Amino acid sequence: MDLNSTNASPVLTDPSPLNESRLGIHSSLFPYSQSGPSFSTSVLSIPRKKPPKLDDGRSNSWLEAMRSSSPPRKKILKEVNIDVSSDDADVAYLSWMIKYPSALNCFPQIMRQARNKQIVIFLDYDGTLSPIVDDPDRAFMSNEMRSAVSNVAKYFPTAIISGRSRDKVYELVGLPELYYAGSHGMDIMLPVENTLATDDANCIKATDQQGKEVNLFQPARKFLSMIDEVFRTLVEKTKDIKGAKVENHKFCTCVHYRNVDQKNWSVVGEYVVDVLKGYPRLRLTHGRKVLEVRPEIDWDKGKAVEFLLESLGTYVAPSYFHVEIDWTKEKQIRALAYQIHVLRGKYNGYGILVSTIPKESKACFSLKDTSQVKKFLESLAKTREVEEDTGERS
Ligand SMILES: O=P(O)(O)OC[C@H]1O[C@H](O[C@H]2O[C@H](CO)[C@@H](O)[C@H](O)[C@H]2O)[C@H](O)[C@@H](O)[C@@H]1O
Repeated sequence: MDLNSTNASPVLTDPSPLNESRLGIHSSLFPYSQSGPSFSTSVLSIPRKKPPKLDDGRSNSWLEAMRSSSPPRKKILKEVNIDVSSDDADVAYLSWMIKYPSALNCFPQIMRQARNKQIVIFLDYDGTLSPIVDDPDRAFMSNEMRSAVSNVAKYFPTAIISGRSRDKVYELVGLPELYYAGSHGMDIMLPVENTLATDDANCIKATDQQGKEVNLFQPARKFLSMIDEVFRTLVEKTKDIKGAKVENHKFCTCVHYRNVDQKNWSVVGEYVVDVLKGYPRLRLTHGRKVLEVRPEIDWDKGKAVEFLLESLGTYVAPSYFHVEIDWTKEKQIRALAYQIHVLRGKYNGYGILVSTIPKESKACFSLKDTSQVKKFLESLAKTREVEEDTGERS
């Protein structure tokens, strides 16, 4: 497989000239060859229009961005000129998987590559451990998923890195044996013995849900009252918009418009943009039918991954898997930074995108949905259990 060829993209063109280094793995890991299965070229070459930035000052740019956030499956397939029959959808997905192979299909190769390394698992919550649902307060993970996560954590350090507040995501996951980073990585809880940066002004002492002493690393501490103020203003502003929901994630806040009538999306966007005019140190990003307001600091989920790897003492020979639903925008930039580390031999990381639809990404592998995430976690735990039983690894 020619990893440098941008023509290999099944749906969207990746402008990166560094595909192999972007993937951070040897091409032999890939199950398909360039001369392998052939797919319709109309599927292969039409790039999807990039959603405009929310905060670029152009009128209505935020509305366009809101519309293109999580477009329905049918719309995406139309954009790449595919008649929307389920067979075609499957072909589109399969061709996309040439570039983003299934982490399940590649599992043996992935494990070979990670041999003799300390595997660390980073998991997103929404859309990764729990399916996307209309009501964010009802995004529960199944007991089967909980036990898969708990089981994998017996063998590998496992962290949840979510856009939600740390407390909320802990409440939803409920596994004390994991590490948690909330507010898009801006709120990290660590055991005292693992914290490297104790003299950092952003690091404070606290107790966890079990009353154990821990350290909190909170690089956006000084934004706490500003975020709270913005949260309250947004609640007030949007209170008459049916379906709008504002969440306070402590170091960031967000406005959901999934349940707002589409004709009112512009009003939601206008209100948020308007409120933010008074806060030049905050920025606006968008996720799945959600506008997210966060501090303009050089910190994100990617930085949190690096921070955790180093703090947990896995710095020397880690191999990490970061399973995430949204490898987009700034997360892509950070993902690219991971690959630079990989080239330097520092980390051996695999970004895994969870998506049911073809999507441009900086991830290395894909999983289709939460049930495949569960299978992947079960396979990881099973492999290590067998290795321990057979004495291959003590
Ligand atoms: O970084 P993440 O952990 O993926 O957080 C992103 C947002 O996730 C949640 O919203 C998303 O899931 C909801 C429940 O399925 C869904 O209703 C919503 O439309 C999605 O955007 C969470 O509620 C947000 O606060 C996070 O920003």
